[in-house]
Order: sequence, then C-alpha cells, then structure tokens
Amino acid sequence: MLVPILDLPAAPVNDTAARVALAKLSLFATVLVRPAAAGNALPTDLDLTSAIVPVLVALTSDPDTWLTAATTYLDSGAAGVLLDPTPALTKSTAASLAATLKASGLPASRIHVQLSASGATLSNEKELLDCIAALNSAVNGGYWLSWPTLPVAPVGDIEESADKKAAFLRTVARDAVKNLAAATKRGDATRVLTIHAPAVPVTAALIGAADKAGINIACPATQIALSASTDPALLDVGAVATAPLATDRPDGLFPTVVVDARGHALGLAYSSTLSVGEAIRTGQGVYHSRTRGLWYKGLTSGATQALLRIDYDCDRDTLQFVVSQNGAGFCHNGTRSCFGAGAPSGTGIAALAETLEKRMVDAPAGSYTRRLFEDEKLLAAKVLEEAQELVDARTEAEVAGEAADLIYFALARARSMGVGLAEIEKVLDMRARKVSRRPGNAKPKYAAAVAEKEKETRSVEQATVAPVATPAAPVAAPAPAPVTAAPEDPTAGLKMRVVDLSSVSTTEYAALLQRPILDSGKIQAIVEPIVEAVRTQGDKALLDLTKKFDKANLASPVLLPPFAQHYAPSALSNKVRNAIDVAMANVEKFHRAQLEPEPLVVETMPGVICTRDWRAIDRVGLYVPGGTAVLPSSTLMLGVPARVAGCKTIVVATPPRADGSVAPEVLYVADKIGAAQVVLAGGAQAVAAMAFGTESVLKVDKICGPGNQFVTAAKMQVQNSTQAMVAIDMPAGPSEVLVIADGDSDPRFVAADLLSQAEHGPDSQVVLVAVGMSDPEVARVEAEVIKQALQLPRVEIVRKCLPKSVIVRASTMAEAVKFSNAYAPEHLILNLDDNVAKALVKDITSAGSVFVGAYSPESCGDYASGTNHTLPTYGYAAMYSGVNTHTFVKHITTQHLSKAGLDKLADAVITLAEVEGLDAHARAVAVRVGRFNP
Ligand SMILES: NC(=O)c1ccc[n+]([C@@H]2O[C@H](COP(=O)([O-])OP(=O)(O)OC[C@H]3O[C@@H](n4cnc5c(N)ncnc54)[C@H](O)[C@@H]3O)[C@@H](O)[C@H]2O)c1
Ligand SMILES: N[C@H](CO)Cc1c[nH]c[nH+]1
Repeated sequence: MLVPILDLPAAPVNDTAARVALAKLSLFATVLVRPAAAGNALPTDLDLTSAIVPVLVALTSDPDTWLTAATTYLDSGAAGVLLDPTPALTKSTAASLAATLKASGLPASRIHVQLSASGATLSNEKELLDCIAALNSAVNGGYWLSWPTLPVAPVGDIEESADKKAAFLRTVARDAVKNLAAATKRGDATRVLTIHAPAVPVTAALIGAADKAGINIACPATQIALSASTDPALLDVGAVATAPLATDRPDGLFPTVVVDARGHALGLAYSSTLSVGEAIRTGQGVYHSRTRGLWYKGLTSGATQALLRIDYDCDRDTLQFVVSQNGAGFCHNGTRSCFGAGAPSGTGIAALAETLEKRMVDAPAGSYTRRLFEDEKLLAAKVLEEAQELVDARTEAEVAGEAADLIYFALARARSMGVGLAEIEKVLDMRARKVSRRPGNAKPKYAAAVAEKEKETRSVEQATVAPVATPAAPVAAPAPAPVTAAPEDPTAGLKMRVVDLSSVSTTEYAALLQRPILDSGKIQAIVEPIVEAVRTQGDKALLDLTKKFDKANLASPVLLPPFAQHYAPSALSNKVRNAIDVAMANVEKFHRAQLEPEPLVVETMPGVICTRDWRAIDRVGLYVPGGTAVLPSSTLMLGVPARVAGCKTIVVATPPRADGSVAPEVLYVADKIGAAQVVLAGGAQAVAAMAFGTESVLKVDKICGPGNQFVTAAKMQVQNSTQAMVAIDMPAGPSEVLVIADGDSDPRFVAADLLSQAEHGPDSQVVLVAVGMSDPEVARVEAEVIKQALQLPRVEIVRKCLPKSVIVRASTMAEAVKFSNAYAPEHLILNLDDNVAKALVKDITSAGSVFVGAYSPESCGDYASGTNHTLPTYGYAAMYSGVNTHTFVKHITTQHLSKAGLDKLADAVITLAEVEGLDAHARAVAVRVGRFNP
C-alpha cells in the first residue's frame, strides 16, 4: 500500500490545505505526519487516528526525552510513532532500544522503527536483519527502510513487465528486501516493511507489486493529486488507492461492502479506480454502477453518505466503505440497509441514542422525555439516583437493570446538552488510545460517601439479624425494611478519648502505655504456618502466599537489576527523582557521619592493647512495607545506611501490586542503593524467604525494616530460629507519635502531626499529651483534628486509628515527660516554644526520634531531613535504637599482649581461672610466664 508523507507547515498548524490533505489521505492510508520541526507539538484538534508521527531517538542521550515525545503523540491519538534512531542502529543498540521500549510500557503495536540502508546494493542486509531480530519483541507496528541512494529503477520496465512482482524485486527490492520483509513479519503478521526510496519514481504499478511482496511504499503527499488535476507528474489518488487490488471480474470492478460506523452492513456496491478516486476527492460514498457508470450515492435522493474510511480485504479483491448514511438509508427501497429495515442504527445503546435524538425534536409536550429534557434538576437527580442504585445492586439482573437505567439517563443528559453518542464514542476511542494512565482514585467526597454507605449497610444488616435472638413475635406483617438510613455523623471515629493523668489509677496509667495491637499469641499463630511453609516449600509457597495476600499472580518472586528496566522512564517525573535524590543526599550525609573512622585502641595496662573495629554485615534484607501505602522513603532509609556501611548484598522485599508490578519510586531507589534483587512479596512470607532463602531469594544475615504486625511478628520468629541464623534490627511495627503541646501550641500544627501518623494504618496510635491546656484549648485541637481528617483521602484509616488513640491531660511539663518516657514513643514531637523544647531534650530517656520545636514536623524525619525513620515501636524505644549505620555493621575486638604485658596480667588471670576451677585456662598463661612446665 501507499504511505503518504505529509509535511505540516510551521506552527501554528492552521493550514487548511494540510488538514484537508490529511483527512483525504486518512480515508485509505496510514499517513506519516511530519511536524515542521522534530518533536513539535501537534494541534490537539488534528485527527491523528490514521497518522504515524516521527520521533527522533538520540541513542546516546537520556531516553526520557524521546519517550516523553512518543507518549505525547500516542496520547494525542496518533496511530503510531516512527522512532528514528541516531546514529543508525546496530545489533547491540537495537537490543537496548528494545529493552527501553519494553520497560516503557508503550504499546508495541503502535511502535514503528526507522532502519537505514547503506548503499545501492543493501550491503548492510545482515546488520538490518540482526536489528529486526533484536527489535521484534518490542516493535509490532512496522519497520521503515530509508534508502536514499537506491539507483533509479527503469520505470518502464516495471510498468510494462508482465510479471510486476518479479520486476519489482529485480529492480527495486532485490532478494535482500524480500528477506527483510520476511524478517519483519516473523512471529506475527501485523508488522509491515515500508520503503522510502526517494530516487525511485513511485507509480501505481510499483505500489501494487510492492504490496504483493508485503511491502509498503512511502512517498510525499505532494506527489498525489487530491483534487481534479491534469498534471501528469502527479499520481491519481484513485489509482494509488486501488493499486494493491486485483479483480477477477470481467468488468474489472471491485465488489464493495458498504457498512456504517458500527460495522452494520448497509449493502453491496461496486467500485472502479475512477469511483474510488472520486470518493476520496469528495469525501462521499461514490461507486461504480454496473448499469449507469459513476454513481454519486444520494445525488438525486438526498440519501448521501459521508465517507469515513476505505478498507481492503485480506486477499485484496474487495473493498469496504465505512460511511455515515444520511437521509432515508442506503437501500433503493428507502430503508437504511438492503438487508431489512431492522432497528434504526442497530440495537442497544446506538438505537437508544437515536431514539433520544428524535425525541429531543418530537417528544410531545407533557411526555416524560420532554419533561426530562426541560427540567434540568429532574434529570440531574435521576442520574445521581440511578448511579446510586447501580452501586447498590447485588444480583446480576439488578445490575443489568440499573446499568441500563443509568445509561438511559446519562445519554438523555448528554443529548439535552447537544452531545450525541458519536461524540461520546469519540472521547472513549481517544481515551483508549492514551498510553499514559491516571491513577483513577475516587475524589475524597465520593470515597467517604461509599465508606459511609458501607457502614450504613452493615448496621442495617446487623439490625435485620438481631431479631433472630428475640422471642418469636406473634404472626404479623413483616416490618418494612428501612428505605433510607438516617445520615450518620460525619465526625464518627474522629474523636480521641480524653483522660486526665491527675485522676487515673495505677492500673489505668499502665493501660495508657499499651498499644492497640492484637494479642501476640494470635499473631504468632497466624505467622508461624506462613514462615514454615516458606521454609519448607520455598518459591512455591512464596508465590502462593503472594497470590493469596497481595492478589498478584507471579511467574517469578524476584526482579533483577537494573530495576529501571521494569518501569517506564516516563512513570517517574524529574520532580520525584529530584525529591528522592535530595532525601538520599541528606540521609547519606547523616549516616556517613556515623561511621567510626578509626578503630578504637586502648592500652589497658602497659603492654596490653585492646582494639575494637567494625565490619559490614555481608548480606542484608530490607523489608519495605507496601500494604496500604507505597514507601520509597523506607527503601532509602534502609538502603542508604546499608550502602554506607558497605554491605555486599542488599536484598529488598516489598509486596507487589495486584498486577505484579512494584512502584517505580521503590525500584528507582533500589537501583541507587545497588540492590541485588527485589523480592516481590510482603508480610511474614517475605521475611521468611529472606531468612531461609529460597530457590530464587537470596538468604541474608540480617533483616531490617518496618512493617505491620505480621511482618514484625515474623521478624521476631525467624531471629529465634537456629536454622535461619538471622538477626533483625528491632521490632518496628505500626507507626505511632506522641505530641507534647501546651496552651500556646498552634492547634493546626498539633492536629496535622497527629493525623500524619494516624493515616499510616488502623493499628497505628497517636497520643497528645496536653500540658496545662484549658478545656477550650483542648476542644480547639479536637475540632482541628476533625476538620483536617475530613479533608484526607485516607480518612477511613484515620477513623479506625483515632478511637484507639488518646489525649492525655498533664498538669506540668515534668508529668508530661515522665509519661512520655514510660510510653517510649516511636516519634516524640515537642510542639513547644523552641527554647522550652530544646531544654527538655536532655530529660527524654526513651523515644525513637525526637522532633524539637513547633517547626520540626515529624514528616521531615519521615522523608528527607537526614535522620532515619525506621524506629522502634510498641514501647521498644526503651531498649532499642532506630535504624542507623551501626545496624548494618558488627564489631570485632582484638588484643595484643607483649611478654612484659602478659607478665603483669598473669596473676589476675591465673587466680580467676582457679576460682572458676578451670585449670586449663590458668595453664595457658602459666606456661608462657614460666610457672608451669608440662
Ligand atoms: N516503625 C516504623 O519505622 C515504620 C515505618 C514505616 C511504616 N511503618 C508501618 O508499617 C506498616 C505497613 O503496613 P502495611 O500493612 O501497609 O504493609 P506491610 O507491607 O507491612 O504488610 C503487607 C503484608 O501484610 C500481610 N498481611 C496482611 N494481612 C494479613 C493477614 N490477615 N494475615 C497474614 N498476613 C497478612 C500480607 O502479606 C501483605 O503483603 C504500617 O503499620 C506503618 O505504620 C512503620
Ligand atoms: N512514619 C513512618 C515511620 O513510622 C515512616 C513513613 C514513611 N512514609 C511516611 N512515613
């Protein structure tokens, strides 16, 4: 087939000639649309459905630039992009281009790649075949062969040859091109080789012969006459459009199936080169009547057709005209279709849309449809009502019925605003062509409404279950089911309990120090079989558990570096990369400073020298939580100190998303810390896999990182296993914060800090110690908490956390500090005047990390200030430190005693050995200092 090359004028592209040319050429061809300058944006209203847009690929630079350009063109609806690499591809650059493409997630079916021929004889055939082989897995659109120096083929030879295919191959394509065309098709048949050889005059015969060899021919659109022309130098558009066709009919016509935009057959007609040319030139349904010759459909009846597209059939002897039929219809009997009257535009949604379009004009006054169109409020209420009913529907029949109702009112709403089904479908088609995806989260107010509704349903369900337990009532009509439940209090679950330290008993005080966690026995009972399954069954159990808990069906439980190959570069904006880089730099600075530069050397007695030095732990496993939030910050908080310490093997484990992928932000950090693998698993199974190792997962010596109760329990369990021989950092469970504030603290800051940890998970706990605050001051904080919580997308998690949280009223700062030390919070925020807060730090004896003053929000420590955010929870801050560089090292001591030194120490050692009755110990000294002669 012919592929026209259309050069757009310089921006702004408002050139009508270019638009008209694109519209006409798109009727029968895929068009290469070249912006005036490479990479230029194209007008958003340009219909690119049949267009391929070139994108320059600088192989030696950051792929981000060309990937962004390609994504933008594909998002604007372009059928494809033609990647034009510089320098010309080699086998190895083709392989890395394929890897980049695969990782990018761009659809292979819309990717075309430019190859370059080097000379008249295609001397680089082997190289081109290698490139095609390397690219085929990532390229399913097609290949272009640019062949500037191809010798001019004798036009006459081609046109006059009886065997056009043979002539074509002899003079233009040669055997090498046949090979390329075959390689292009390998695997599936969708790819086509397109040759652009400017030195070869393009003729209809050339296009036809090439098509038979499975090759497209490209030529500038300016060489095609798109309106009536007598210029012999121009190609007739009808001739080039029908060039690939062959007919065995004696009259030389091509049978033509006529269908509407939905593919419903309207009838059968015949075409000739002349009629096809006229159809393209006029954009109308024009055919060749076997009795009357050229036939402009509807010229006399008014039932004209707008031509939407011309398709070729598989063996190139039949055409399909896709049209939009006007007037009565295609059939001479006045029906839409020659195959029976049928429904106006088919059935279902299309028929409904057409009925509504008619009703908009002719619905009688007072009819329901007329009311709907005229009463905007009624229509709006019906759309909302039907949407809710669809959400509430449970059985298949209910869902089908409610969806039908919603579609009816949605189409009525669109029609009343002048929007028809065609426009809606156009939007849907454009969206289907977009390659960059939005997260698709619901707006907070709708998410909250659904959660509320769920609660409502639960309470209705409970209410209907309750009567079972009550004595049987006398026979009576069943009570009517509640139609609508009373609206619930939106502040439900957002109030914290308030207690006053001055009035609590010792038992109550002790209870306030407890965390809202499940009974550890219960958790261990859940975790134990999981750990055991992974220990004994390795990968198989790991994959099964990942399917069960994370809904991901994986072929392998690990990803290998470089991890950038597992996500599209465009998935990670420069803004996010920069933020991660800033955070990593600060965390590295703080953790590098923790390294002990020199071994500790102490001469305890003359001639007795003791030293202590450190070595990195060889293999470490970093658990990065991923159940309810993606935590690249935890990846860097663990990975940076591990790398700074010099750990040789770093394994990262994180729960995969249901589609088996891992957040690109986590993978970006994994690459930066030099991780050896990313284990696609979460919870107890991930911990067990790293502790024992599996066929795919590397065994580690120490497991670090935070997680939910299951993760923490599994860490505690494997550290006790002599088979695992693995250490852990500490119990870093559900996040918690304790804020000490007084009457001068800004309630907005206090509330924001409490919520920042409350949003982590339902088992988190937040505590406010309010020092000397009056009732109105406490009330202001409570009101702020509610106000800010209601604005959070994760408000439903907050609702589960706050009822387990508490406001503790203390009379004095000393009382507050005493309580905080006993609670030993993971995070302690001193939201107080700077000087007061700074002075208080020395009194803090137990806390994971302290945030000093009103302008030190905990979030800074969570992400980027430099301190670590993996910290002990549950009160373990009383005896554990948070993760730091030392977490990833172990210490080794040495000693050296000179003869004189041993002489001096001998007495003490021999005496103590004798006290313990360990004579051999005593003799090991005595034999050296001449007190024992065996
Ligand atoms: N202390 C710290 O330093 C720190 C830092 C960051 C995050 N956190 C905490 O980490 C936690 C992350 O929790 P998360 O759940 O979002 O992610 P997670 O990755 O810790 O846990 C998810 C995994 O839990 C397992 N799981 C879930 N329900 C289970 C069940 N019923 N039985 C067995 N296993 C089950 C699944 O395997 C799942 O993959 C939060 O509590 C957060 O507060 C703590
Ligand atoms: N607050 C958590 C530690 O308990 C760490 C974190 C990660 N992302 C946000 N916060």
